Amino acid sequence: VRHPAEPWRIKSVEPLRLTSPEERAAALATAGYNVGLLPAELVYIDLYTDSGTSAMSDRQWAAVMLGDESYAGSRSYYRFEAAVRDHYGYEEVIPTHQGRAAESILSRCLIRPGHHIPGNMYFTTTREHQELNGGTFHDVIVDEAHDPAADLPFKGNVDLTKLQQLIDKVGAEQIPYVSLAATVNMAGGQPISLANLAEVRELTRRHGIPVILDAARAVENAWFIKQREPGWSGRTVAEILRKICELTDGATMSAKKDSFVNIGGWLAVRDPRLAEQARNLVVVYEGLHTYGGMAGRDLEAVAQGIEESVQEDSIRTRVEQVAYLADRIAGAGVPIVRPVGGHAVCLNATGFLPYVPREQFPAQTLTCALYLDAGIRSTERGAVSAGRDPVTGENRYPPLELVRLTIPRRAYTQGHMDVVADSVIRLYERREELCSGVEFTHEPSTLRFFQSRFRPL
Ligand SMILES: Cc1ncc(COP(=O)(O)O)c(/C=N/[C@@H](Cc2ccccc2)C(=O)O)c1O
Repeated sequence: VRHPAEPWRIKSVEPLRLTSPEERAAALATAGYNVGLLPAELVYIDLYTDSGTSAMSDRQWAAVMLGDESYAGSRSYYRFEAAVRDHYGYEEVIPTHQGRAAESILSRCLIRPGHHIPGNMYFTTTREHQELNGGTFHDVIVDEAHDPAADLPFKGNVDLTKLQQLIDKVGAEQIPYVSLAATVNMAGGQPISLANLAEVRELTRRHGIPVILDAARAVENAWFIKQREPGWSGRTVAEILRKICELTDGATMSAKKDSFVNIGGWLAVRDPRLAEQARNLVVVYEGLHTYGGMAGRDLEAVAQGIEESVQEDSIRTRVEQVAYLADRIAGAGVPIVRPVGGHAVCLNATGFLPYVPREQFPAQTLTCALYLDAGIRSTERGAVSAGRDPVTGENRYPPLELVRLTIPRRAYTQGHMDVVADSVIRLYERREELCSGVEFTHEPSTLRFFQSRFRPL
């Protein structure tokens, strides 16, 4: 796989520094063996997240200068609203400062204690807000999504039998909405097909259950539909994105992903009554409903970012850079999640470190080894992220124990991808030496992944 030639050239750069092994060892110990607690200054290649870490374009920076900071009804709000309406197709557009704020407001509007929310695999903040409002999340994704080696084109698909069984079990009136992610982050950035989305839409319509999309990486999902789903190769990404949204009743959006911005998000729905309920909560938690926790300049950057995100060369080269990294890593025999997702290469940590028992958190252990080896920050997407069962308090050990190499958009070059590939391959060749893991020294009760601290065993 060749590294794509990007449809842009670099106009501004930010210096990076490679620390020494001694510096990194000291920094990691200070950070409690949690790379998320490292100062960014001590990270060389930061693959912690694609959220808010992308490079904005010159047109986005120019738009920032045009930000209208009027408190109510700013020009920038109307430009933001028009961009969401044009490309995602929802009428009622409500700004929030980022995705989890939209998830919080949606959950507060729709979920009551005792409710059940089916979805295609969990996402940490999405499930957290569903649970905080008394709901129970039920995973109705196809079984193959939990198998890192299952190389299927749409592992983000819903298993309609699982969905129907939940409806039969709890009753449609106990299901406020079906929560669908495009793409499915925790499965490795796996897309849902339009055919499956249409079947979910049809099934839920029969029971009067709304479908709410998590659109964070829906442009990447649209790209995969164009590449993999029969009948769509001739359509533009923009047309396919509209089609995805048409099959849903609303969406939460972290614009920090597809739309390239450093901060921003929105909640969009079709139902004006739900929209007014959400706007009332936005005023309480985010700021007036025409800025929702963003400055006017942020609203402008999101609007411009949406326009850029659906350009064919932009999304193609974004996904192809990830494929390049995956190809180099897999070519050396390293076990990764198949097929490769849109935003990340996911290492199968149980396959990579077979001698580290699940109770010693192999994925967490591998993120530490990658940082020590080459100053690369990656993301634990395994038992630490999965947290504890809210009822039993026991650790959840999901089948997927992954280390996510999450690629920011328009930020790193082929040289950086090669440094990452070389480091992963070097570690894989030494994997027999990595035979003990880590244990908690500090474990927060909520979303422990971000603030946990560990010590090596
Ligand atoms: C599918 C989906 N839906 C909603 C949100 C929330 O959106 P927001 O509140 O962050 O804007 C996210 C955030 N995803 C970040 C979070 C993260 C994880 C580990 C390290 C750093 C950051 C990530 O997976 O990288 C998401 O992926």
